[in-house]
Formats: sequence, C-alpha cells, structure tokens
Amino acid sequence: MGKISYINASPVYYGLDHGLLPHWLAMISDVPSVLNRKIITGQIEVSPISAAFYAMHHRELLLLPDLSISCHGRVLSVILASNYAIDDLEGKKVMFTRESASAASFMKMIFNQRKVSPVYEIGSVNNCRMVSESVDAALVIGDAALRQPWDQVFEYTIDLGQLWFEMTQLPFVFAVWVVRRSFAQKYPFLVKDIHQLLLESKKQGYQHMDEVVEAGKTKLNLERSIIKEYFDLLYCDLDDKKIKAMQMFFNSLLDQGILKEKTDIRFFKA
Ligand SMILES: C=C(O[C@@H]1C=C(C(=O)O)C=C[C@H]1O)C(=O)O
Repeated sequence: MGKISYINASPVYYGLDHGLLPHWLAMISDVPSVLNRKIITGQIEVSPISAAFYAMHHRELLLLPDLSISCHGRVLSVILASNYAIDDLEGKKVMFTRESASAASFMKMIFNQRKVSPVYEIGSVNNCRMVSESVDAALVIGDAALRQPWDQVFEYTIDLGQLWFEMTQLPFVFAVWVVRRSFAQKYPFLVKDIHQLLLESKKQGYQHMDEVVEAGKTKLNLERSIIKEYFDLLYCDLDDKKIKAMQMFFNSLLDQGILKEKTDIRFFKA
C-alpha cells in the first residue's frame, strides 16, 4: 500500500502508524508522482494518488470511498510562487514540481483558459532561493510549499485551492485513494479490509489531532499555529460535493485537451 510522504496525509495514517498496521500489509511512502507511477506498474495495489492521474487511468483503477486530500478554499500547500501575475507570465519560465499531477494539470488548465503560454520546466523545488534565481514562477506542493519562505522570495504566492474556489465556489480534490481494478476483482474481501483499516486509521487520526499537529510541527519545524491552521483547511473525506467538484475538474481538463476522454468515476464496492 502507498502512503504520501507529506504531512497532508498524516491524519489518514495515524492509526496505521500507531499499531493498526497488520503484518501482511507493507507500506511504501513516497511523493505523489512516484505513487502514481507505482500503481500503474503494479508495484503497489492500493494507494493515494493524484486525482488528475486517476482521471488519466480511470479504466484501470477504482476509487476507495470517503478518502481524499481536499480543500474548500485556501490549502496553503499548493501554491504558484511567482514574480508576475498569472496573466503576465506569457513567455516567462515556470517551473513545475516533478511531484505533482493534479496541481500541474490545474495550472496548465488555467494558463490554457487565459491564453497565457509560459515556458514550462520540470524540476526540484526544494530550495526557494535557488528556484527564484532560475525561473519567474514555481508550482510547489506538499511539505516544500509549507516549509520554504516562498512569500519572501517571490512577489506573489497564489494558493491554488483558493483560486479554484473563486472560480467555482467548490472544494478541490487533489488526491484520492485507489485500488487497481484487477486486484479488487481478485481479492474483494482483502480490499474491503484495507479500506476499513484506512477509515479506522483516519478516525483515530482525527481523535488524536493534537498529536498529528505536533508531529507535523516537528517534521517541518514550523509554528504550531500554522500546522493547526493547515489541518483545519484540509479535508480527508470524499462527500458528494467533492465528487461533483472532482467531476467538474475532470470535465474542464477534457475541455482543455489535457485529458483525452471523459472520466467515468467508479468506486470500489465490496
Ligand atoms: C494538498 C496537496 O495535495 C496533493 C497534490 C497532488 C498533486 O498535485 O498531484 C497529489 C497529492 C497531494 O499530496 C499537497 O500536496 O499539498
């Protein structure tokens, strides 16, 4: 099973990290783009992945109910740090983190809609000062977005959760938990157990939110209030409104030619 290595998924894994993990379940922790690749190659069977990547491979995957990494407005950890307003990035260098698919697709969609054509680069965005020396803007997600003082180095920091909310008044689903269809067909009861474990693990995470915040604070070396605010802004469920918002996002990606076919959102049912 996969695990996102950022603090954003830590509420979901709290229980598994504190005794719930059974001996037969191996955990692979990595950044979203690596988990995206590993679920397609079959190196992992169940994992959180980028929602946009699910859309690209929906025929091979099924969603697990009630799990996501989402926001409803600001998210803090998905940002475009830029020295120009979005509409003024024509011909400018924009570096995309290599760890994202959802935020990267969303950003491309925004540039397409606004008829702005930057010069894209893909790279490592772990040091904001170094990044600012080589490009005009950077798309950053996860711990690196929270940890580095992007707002001190770039003129603007645009929160993509907020940007989507201003456009749609809807939540944005960045990550979803999926199972490979072939595995779910073969082992439906095992998948049901893993799904139940994830839900129980998440429940324990929300019951021990103070500890989750403390662990995030220690990992990122930031003030407690910032981490607390971060987890207040993040949602790990997948209710009807989020599903509808996700479908709308996929439809917009299709309209912009970023997706090749309509996504038929399908859930695992035991
Ligand atoms: C909110 C976040 O959501 C994430 C963004 C992802 C993406 O852009 O592909 C994938 C998984 C999530 O980790 C974040 O990374 O901070």
